[in-house]
Amino acid sequence: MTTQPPADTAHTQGAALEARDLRQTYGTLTALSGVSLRVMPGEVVAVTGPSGSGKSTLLHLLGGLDVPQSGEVWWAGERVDTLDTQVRATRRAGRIGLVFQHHYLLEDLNVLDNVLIPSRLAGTRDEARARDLLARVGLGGREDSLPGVLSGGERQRVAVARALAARPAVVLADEPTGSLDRSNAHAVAELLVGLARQERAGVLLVTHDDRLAAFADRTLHLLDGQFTDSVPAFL
Ligand SMILES: Nc1ncnc2c1ncn2[C@@H]1O[C@H](COP(=O)(O)OP(=O)(O)OP(=O)(O)O)[C@@H](O)[C@H]1O
Repeated sequence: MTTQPPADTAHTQGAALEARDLRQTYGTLTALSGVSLRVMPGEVVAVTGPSGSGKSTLLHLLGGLDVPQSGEVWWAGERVDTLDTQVRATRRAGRIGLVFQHHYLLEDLNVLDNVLIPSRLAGTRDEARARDLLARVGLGGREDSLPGVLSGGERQRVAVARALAARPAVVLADEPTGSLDRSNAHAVAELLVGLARQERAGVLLVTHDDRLAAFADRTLHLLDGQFTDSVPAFL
């Protein structure tokens, strides 16, 4: 069972990401029932669970792509589930990095411009940082390439650089290595986790893959919309 925070306390000081008592239903189906978690700066947390346990629903709520029926989502000390959709989108660009199984690079923008997308949306465009991140993921010199000429592993490394470009508080990663072969998966996981730790960004990894979860500082297990862990879900 999930340990719930007291209802009347403020959010956790310094948390990169915090969710409190999230509930989400679709018709009569309860997808999440009372999920709380927090991720501190530089901390890597994995969420695992069987198909249908609520992982995607949770990630959508944590990323502010959906709002919960009840409960709270906080990014770097600001409650965001109550914000207007447009305001939340701008906040997301600056505070949340997203990495998915598919890279979602824009095919007609070069690598550098893809990496610059979040910081442009957040109003903090920083080309030197984008170039630095590309060098750190091993793609220095490929700034002008179009995504179509890159390998699958290279494209996912661009996605990692893009996720960190706007100096987010937290990176949400949904099966970020799911489309890669074993050695590329290991390399991308190492880069994502290593860079995030260097940058003091939190990471929340959703995965079926125990090899990826092994990169995390701790793992939370979702089952039928609840964490099975008795304490670590919140404390
Ligand atoms: N938009 C929706 N409308 C109706 N039911 C939904 C919707 N989204 C999710 N569900 C249901 O909510 C439950 C949790 O789904 P969710 O996609 O969060 O699980 P998951 O753990 O991510 O699964 P998977 O690993 O297969 O992607 C499932 O029973 C699913 O069918």
